[in-house]
Amino acid sequence: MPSIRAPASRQTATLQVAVKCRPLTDNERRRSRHIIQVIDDKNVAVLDPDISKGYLDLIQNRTKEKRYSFDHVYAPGCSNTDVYKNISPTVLGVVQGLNVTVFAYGSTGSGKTYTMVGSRNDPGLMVLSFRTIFDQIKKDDSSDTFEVSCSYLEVYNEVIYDLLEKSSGHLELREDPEHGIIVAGLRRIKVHSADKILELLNIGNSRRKTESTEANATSSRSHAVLEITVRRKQKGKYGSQVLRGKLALVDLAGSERATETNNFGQKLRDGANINRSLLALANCINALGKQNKKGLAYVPYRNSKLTRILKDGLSGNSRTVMIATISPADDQYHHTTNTLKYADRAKEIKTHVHKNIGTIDNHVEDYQRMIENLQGEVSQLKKELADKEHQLSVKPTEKAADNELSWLNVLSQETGENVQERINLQKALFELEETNKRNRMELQHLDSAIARPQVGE
Ligand SMILES: Nc1ncnc2c1ncn2[C@@H]1O[C@H](COP(=O)(O)OP(=O)(O)OP(=O)(O)O)[C@@H](O)[C@H]1O
Repeated sequence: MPSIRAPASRQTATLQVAVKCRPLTDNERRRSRHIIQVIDDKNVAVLDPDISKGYLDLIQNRTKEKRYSFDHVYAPGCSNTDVYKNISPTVLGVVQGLNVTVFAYGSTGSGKTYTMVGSRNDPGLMVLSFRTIFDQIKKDDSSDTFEVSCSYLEVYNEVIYDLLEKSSGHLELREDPEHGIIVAGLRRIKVHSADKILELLNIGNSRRKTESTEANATSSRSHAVLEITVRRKQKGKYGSQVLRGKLALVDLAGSERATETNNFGQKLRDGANINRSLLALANCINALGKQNKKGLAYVPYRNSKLTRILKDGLSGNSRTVMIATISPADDQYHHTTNTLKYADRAKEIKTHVHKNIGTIDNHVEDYQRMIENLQGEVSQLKKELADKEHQLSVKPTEKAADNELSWLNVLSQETGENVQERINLQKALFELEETNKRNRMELQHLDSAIARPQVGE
């Protein structure tokens, strides 16, 4: 059975982080001040939104001005093509059997969809990527054959839907030793031209959940993932091998503050769900940043569907680009510095890249690697669970001396959070142990299949 295996040549790659500042919108031009100063193509400053500060504040360093450095910084005049020029070599790795992830991260209305999807005059990174992939395939003068396929999904209120199916049901995530996290039942359509993907992208976008909010007239209420897979069949002296590259292009829904949006009912609930999964993503970015600075730290991928889908892109086998989008308006200061804080941490994240080479072999190595990873996760979760239980049992006695009502409130809230977290951990543990059990059975199966004498031997 063909299997995609990791060859010995693994490379460590650092997450590429770029910041893109959009222009002020017509509305903002009337009421807001521009507080983003792009110093050069790698450095950006966010000016203090409070212009009343005087000379004394400045020399006493009481200004809220902040400076950051990134791999690339794009000023409001830059087009999506300018951004794409710097990521195109990474994206084209997909034709050589590499996995690539590009995701836009930023608050609502900061320009994520504009960057990923774009407009007719300024096509976004999704459109530019698949155009260059097909150009590259056309230019290839080897005898290799290529097969390109595409899928498009959205995560809305923690439920996964297929954007290429007219009335898609709820889809589930599964862990697969060969392909990592997969979405069971997701439609994957074979495509022969960039125009066909554009057509599918437009169909998918018309099905995507968007709403008009106070912050953005067409605000995306779901996270969307467009995945393009390139299978490259190479015929060599010793038979054929298959390279399988995967490009994931992600347009996240925007984080927002309920107080700023005036949302209520379903919109408010959507917002809370969006924030929850983005918080889960931010927590993973934090943990991964810490992991690379200080050694091992548990990365809570299982806290949301979004983070499970992005797991490979954040730490596994993928070259990854994060485009942090920001608005230049002074009333967005809080959002902007928050986005830049996470983008700054993401610079620490490392991934481990290798070509996906399919050989006529068995799955044993894939399963063994997966079991090792899951076992690591199980013992980390057990430790966290024990810590939480310990915290729960000591808190009441520690705080018994304090009789104030406010303490009771704090305690009941903390206990509630703690219990919820324990439930989540227990669920994750149970799920992991089930997956582990299934993998062991599969491994035994494979072992006995290998042990059986082959026909003709
Ligand atoms: N580079 C740009 N040039 C011109 N207009 C832009 C640019 N980037 C964003 N805009 C405009 O800003 C507005 C908000 O952009 P967009 O919808 O892409 O934000 P978003 O981050 O995807 O928001 P949400 O998270 O709410 O979906 C839109 O009107 C869009 O056309």
